[in-house]
Amino acid sequence: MTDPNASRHPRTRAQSHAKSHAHGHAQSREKGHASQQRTAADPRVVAFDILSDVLGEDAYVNLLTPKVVAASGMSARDRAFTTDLVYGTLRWMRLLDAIVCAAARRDADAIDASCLTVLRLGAYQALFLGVPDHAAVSCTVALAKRRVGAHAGGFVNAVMHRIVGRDRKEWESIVVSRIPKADAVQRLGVRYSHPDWVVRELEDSWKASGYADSAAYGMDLGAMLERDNEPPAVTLVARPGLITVDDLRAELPPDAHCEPGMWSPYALRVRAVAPQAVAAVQSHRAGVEDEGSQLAALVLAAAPLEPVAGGRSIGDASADIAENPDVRWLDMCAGPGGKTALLASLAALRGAKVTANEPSHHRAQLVRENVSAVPEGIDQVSERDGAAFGKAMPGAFDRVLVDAPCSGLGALRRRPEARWRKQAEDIAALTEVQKGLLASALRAVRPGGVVAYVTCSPVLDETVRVVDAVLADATENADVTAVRCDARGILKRVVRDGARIPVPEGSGDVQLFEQIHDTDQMFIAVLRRVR
Ligand SMILES: C[S@@+](CC[C@H](N)C(=O)[O-])C[C@H]1O[C@@H](n2cnc3c(N)ncnc32)[C@H](O)[C@@H]1O
Repeated sequence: MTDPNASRHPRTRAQSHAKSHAHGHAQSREKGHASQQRTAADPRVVAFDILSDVLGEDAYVNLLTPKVVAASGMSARDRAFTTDLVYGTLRWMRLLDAIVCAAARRDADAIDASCLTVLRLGAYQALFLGVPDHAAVSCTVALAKRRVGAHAGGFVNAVMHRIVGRDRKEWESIVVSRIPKADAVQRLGVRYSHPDWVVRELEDSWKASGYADSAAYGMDLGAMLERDNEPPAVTLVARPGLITVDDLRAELPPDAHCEPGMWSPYALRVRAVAPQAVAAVQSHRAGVEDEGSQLAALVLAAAPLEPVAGGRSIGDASADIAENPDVRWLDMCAGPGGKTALLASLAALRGAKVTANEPSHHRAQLVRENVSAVPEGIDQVSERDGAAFGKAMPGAFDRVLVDAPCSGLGALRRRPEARWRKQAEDIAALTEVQKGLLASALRAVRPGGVVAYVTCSPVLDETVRVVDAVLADATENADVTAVRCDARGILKRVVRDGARIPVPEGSGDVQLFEQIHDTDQMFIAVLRRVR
């Protein structure tokens, strides 16, 4: 049997899936509009259609799912069930594929792509959601007949009967035991449903981060991978100066579950709340923002500046500002604007203004919406290539945030499909962009000013190695010199009163981990331009 788990597998499957899915749609369209209306209300059919678009047409699950589910006319319970089916199946896809292949006694490539997705959904229901065996089998067979064709019923029925004959733990042992013991990475990758290269990247990042040296944090890569498969808490941010955490809490429905954030003084973690229905979120006085993202903005805003040695010497744009100004902030990669809105509300309280930049017009529009409640904290929203700022506006800013485009592998809880979509070879192109943006930021900031380089990825090539490379370049560069600041020390000072955020001994960059901080795996480095 070929490995159904090879890391390139999902993309290959996705491509073939697209064809098969298009065929499925054509078939259902032939049945006419009335039947579409009826099928749209079945959670399994809706989940199948969403998965087909995500896997076959590169749709974003977090954008597509709420839209399709809201338009389906389903009950709240069915909407929640559908969302769980979609996210859970995507998260656990590698393990599900291994189980389906073992039960089907054939390779994934030998199973029709639509049939495979039907079986993934069936296996997820039976083994992860506890749907009773008979319901899991009969609903999966019905789905196969509707979306694949009557001919698929017999095969799906046989495979599903084999799947429900064992529980999840038994299947896990069976499929993992078929992988040689020496291949620990593949074993973890299958058990916790991650591509092998992602397992390796996460392990390397963990080892390099410094936590592994502390007795308090044993190396448990399995625990880290498992966290990627758990739905994250919804975290709100009460934007300072616009609303307090207490007032935000008062705007939530009376039966809402909520608790203060673990780290950010502006965070409120909520459950059983539809954030878009909250008045403060609608008016952008509050927003949905992971605590790791909030901390990145807070670290930039709190990083100490130093006076310009000998007065300003570069860039006309800032020549008239006092010796240690703190009034012009740049958010170089701003879309959709979560961090911008927090920075702008802090800036407004301190008499500063943020220039927000986002080259994608659609995302720049989202930034404009997000900052609409705090116009006094915003200078402008521009749509340029961030790499151009260094030359166009040298030394113009006191603080710069580079929240760089990245692989997003630090937010797998939120974007389960990213692990199947990104490939190891995509990283090199990203790091070139990241280095260009950071180098540009170091030119755009004034001497004595600070740059926060942030990624929602723990991959070393996108994090410390980008900073190392750019610092080495800047040191060689005659007119720009920068040093690394103690981002860990700044982080400890910005967390809410009484919170002791775990960071490794010593000074340096911050790498947050889901299993330690319960945030996205955010990387934060702070650099100060010396001259
Ligand atoms: C990680 S996201 C930023 C998230 C945002 N800071 C927030 O908190 O909502 C990275 C952004 O960088 C933008 N981007 C991509 N290439 C860029 C470039 N050359 N210059 C500036 N921004 C870029 C992407 O469009 C994307 O919106």
